[in-house]
Amino acid sequence: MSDFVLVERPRPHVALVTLNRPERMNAMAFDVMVPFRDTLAGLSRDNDVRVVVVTGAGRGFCSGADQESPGRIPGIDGLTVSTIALRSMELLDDVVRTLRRMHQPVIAAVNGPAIGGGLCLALAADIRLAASGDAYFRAAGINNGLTASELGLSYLLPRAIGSSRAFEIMLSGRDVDAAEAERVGLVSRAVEPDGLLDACYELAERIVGFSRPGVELTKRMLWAGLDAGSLEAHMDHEGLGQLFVRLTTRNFEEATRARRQGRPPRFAD
Ligand SMILES: C/C=C/C(=O)SCCNC(=O)CCNC(=O)[C@H](O)C(C)(C)COP(=O)(O)OP(=O)(O)OC[C@H]1O[C@@H](n2cnc3c(N)ncnc32)[C@H](O)[C@@H]1OP(=O)(O)O
Repeated sequence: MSDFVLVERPRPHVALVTLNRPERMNAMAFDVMVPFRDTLAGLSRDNDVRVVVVTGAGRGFCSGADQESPGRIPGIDGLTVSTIALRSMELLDDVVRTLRRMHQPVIAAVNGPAIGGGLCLALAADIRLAASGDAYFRAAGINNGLTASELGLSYLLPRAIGSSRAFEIMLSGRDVDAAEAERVGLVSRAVEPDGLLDACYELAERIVGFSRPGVELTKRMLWAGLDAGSLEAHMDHEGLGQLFVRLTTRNFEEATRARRQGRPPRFAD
């Protein structure tokens, strides 16, 4: 479908989906995210697939919004800048939604940095395993002069690790390494990088051995239990806040420039 998204079947009934833009640390360019979302939706409908593992090619899991070549989303010709921004946010929200709605359990094999939207992707998976020493997490919207509350993060992170830690991590923009991620429950296990995929497959094979409706309904009920409010409504609120800061400041441009120049960003607003 796209060279940016690879699909393999490493074990019976197990699909491995790899974000494949290693030179950009698998940033969320639209021409990566559209096939990623469509691939996931297709696998969800594939009755032969009982577990999906998601990972990143190369050194990164996913480096969040693409700051170099974000690409274009389909069907935006003739729209205003504000509407294009809205559609962009909706597309990325849709990726999170698609992950959440998959029939099958999704295991994130976090092989390297999961930054900004990349952290959101990991959190939208049902289970997370991380490569010790290589994986780390950052709620990077805040580092970019935006909000860290995007793509469900302010909904998903407190539910995963509790509100005290979520507030601290989202407001500090600091890195959380794999060891800490395991300790605070952001991932269920940190494993040696070489054994990461095998650990995911081992877990997947266990799940494949159980009743399909038993597994699907357990997943659904776990999420239903966590959904005290509604993720849909929450993402709408988050998206509006993020768009407001994105469109009314030049902070993201400054953060991109600063990263290219290897200096800390200076936000005017
Ligand atoms: C709605 C969603 C919003 C968000 O997601 S906001 C978050 C936006 N993302 C970020 O702020 C992350 C920015 N990137 C970084 O902080 C670092 O990078 C990493 C932690 C991901 C990795 O650091 P290191 O291991 O030192 O690698 P490297 O040399 O910085 O990056 C390798 C190559 O990957 C490109 N790259 C990294 N992140 C992005 C990105 N987000 N968009 C586009 N390209 C990216 C770089 O430029 C470089 O490329 P070259 O080798 O050509 O210099």
